[in-house]
Amino acid sequence: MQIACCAYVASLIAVAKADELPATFSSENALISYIDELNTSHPSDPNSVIELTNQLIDYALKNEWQEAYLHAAVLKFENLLEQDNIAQANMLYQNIYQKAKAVNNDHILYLLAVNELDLRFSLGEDVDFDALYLPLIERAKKTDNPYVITNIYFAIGLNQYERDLFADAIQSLEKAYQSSKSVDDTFALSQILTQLSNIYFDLGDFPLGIRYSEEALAIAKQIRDLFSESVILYNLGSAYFSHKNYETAENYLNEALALSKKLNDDIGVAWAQASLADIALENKDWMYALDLYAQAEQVFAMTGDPELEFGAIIGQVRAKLELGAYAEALSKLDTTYDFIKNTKRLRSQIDYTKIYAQIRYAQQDYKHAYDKLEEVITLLEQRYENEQAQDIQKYKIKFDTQLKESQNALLLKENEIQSLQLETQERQQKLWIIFVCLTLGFMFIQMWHRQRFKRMALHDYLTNSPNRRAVLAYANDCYRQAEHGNTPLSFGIMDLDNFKSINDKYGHEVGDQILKRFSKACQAVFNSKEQYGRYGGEEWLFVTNEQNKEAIQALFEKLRSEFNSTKSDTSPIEIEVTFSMGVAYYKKGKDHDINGIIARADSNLYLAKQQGRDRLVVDE
Ligand SMILES: Nc1nc2c(ncn2[C@@H]2O[C@H](COP(=O)(O)OP(=O)(O)OP(=O)(O)O)[C@@H](O)[C@H]2O)c(=O)[nH]1
Repeated sequence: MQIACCAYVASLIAVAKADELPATFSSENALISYIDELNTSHPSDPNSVIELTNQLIDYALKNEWQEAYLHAAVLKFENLLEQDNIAQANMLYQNIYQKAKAVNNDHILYLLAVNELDLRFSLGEDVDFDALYLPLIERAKKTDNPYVITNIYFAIGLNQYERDLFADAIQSLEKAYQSSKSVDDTFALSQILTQLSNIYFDLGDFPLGIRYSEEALAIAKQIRDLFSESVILYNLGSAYFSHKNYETAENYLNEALALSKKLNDDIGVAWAQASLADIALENKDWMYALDLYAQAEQVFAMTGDPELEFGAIIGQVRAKLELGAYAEALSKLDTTYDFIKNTKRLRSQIDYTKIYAQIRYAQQDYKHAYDKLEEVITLLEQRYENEQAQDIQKYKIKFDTQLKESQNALLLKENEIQSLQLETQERQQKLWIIFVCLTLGFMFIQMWHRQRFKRMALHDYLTNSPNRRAVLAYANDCYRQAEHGNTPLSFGIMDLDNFKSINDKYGHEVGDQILKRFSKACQAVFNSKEQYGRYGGEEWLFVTNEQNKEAIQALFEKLRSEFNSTKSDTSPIEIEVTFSMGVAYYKKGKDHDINGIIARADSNLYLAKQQGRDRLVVDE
């Protein structure tokens, strides 16, 4: 049993309403419009369309309307093809082609070209498919008419399918599917889905094949395309038969048979009968099988399809063998002798040789049976090799398709990943920038804090001058240098005079301002070699390399004058304040730390206070 394929569903154009033919047509154009209308109207079965086109052809010829004749003849040709009536279709094709070529009728030649592939293939001719369909592809690319695009890709897809170019066929049919979907051409959709399902059945993808078939069946029912419905029902029956689900197969095939009978579609009836006979053989219902095969054989003989005819005969031979009618079986088998001699189909040769051997064996003619079985083995080996090659091809196609799909999916994923990576990179960059900014900011803050703490640790918070710790550290450094070298070193202590009374009189804030003023003056007077700092409340220590009394006196005077001239930043009142200073020299060998020197300076300060303040007392 085989799926009803291309021969059954040759054309998408050949659809028509089996309406009554109008009595008259006002002009040739009116007739052409009527024929074109048939192409796009609801489909009917090829038989009805052929009947109608015969009348249209007569009408056109009577009126000598050449163009209208060509349109009607093409419609008839397409339906003959669809009916699998190849011999008649071919004759009509030649006739139309010559006439269209003579008048250079491009449209008619195009309609023929779309169907030419199918015709030539059905005739078993060696066809240069590329040469035939490349111009069609060019035409499809140039036009934006979805109906033309559908027709072309459908025709190409079918022919690729016939040549077992499954992957290419799927691609072409999917193009046809897209363009028919764009204009909701339901009739075309049903046909395309039917062919796609056939391909998937052939590729061994039973579930997908069933899905497409069921979709196609639903559409055919919806648009009341009884002919397509019968074909799809037949296909479903065949698919379930191949899957050894005989019960479901029989149901579908009986439905197909009933519909084909209703449509007077003899070929459809014969196909369904032959397939039901196959099931009857499986069910060991030999008589029923015999009857069905015999009916089918008659039709196949008429339509001139020797393969189908042979199939129906072999079926009968098998049934006769099972019934024990060996002589009848053998003479029936003999009727296929010429066909077997000419056919290149290994499958038919094997069927013939095998059943021949079986009959001889049943007749106990073991010699003949043995010889024939040896032939069968050789044929089977050949077929096995061919099928293996075909299987490899099929698996390769499946693999290639899956590979392409996974490559596409991979590409998509890669793109996704790349954009995600880009996003992540951007995000990371942003995070880095934020991180770096935060780190730098943090470091800056840390540094600032450290500086601040350092400052706070070594500076007096009120006057912003070096504090006691800072000036003592400096004093110690200078002392060590002086101890190891010959650098002179002196320490001086300065103290604001009567500061308590100022605080008492003007308040602490004013006192603070005076302290700041004094610090500013020190800052202005002491140079880089000298260091001063707030040693206590209103006491200041300074370190200098000077041990010259006049120089120290000059320093004191300078500071006094600076202090007097320095104005307070904020205090509204300027108060006359003096200070006293006591200075002691470092005496090498005698002083072992800074404490003695500071103590002596403090003593000198005390002396200065004693002597009336606002003065300097230096070591002698
Ligand atoms: N406004 C202000 N006063 C301070 C600060 N530190 C210490 N003093 C004050 O300085 C005064 C020091 O007074 P005393 O030690 O009695 O000496 P004096 O009044 O300066 O008298 P002589 O040193 O003898 O001239 C005290 O009243 C302290 O309160 C300060 O940071 N701000």
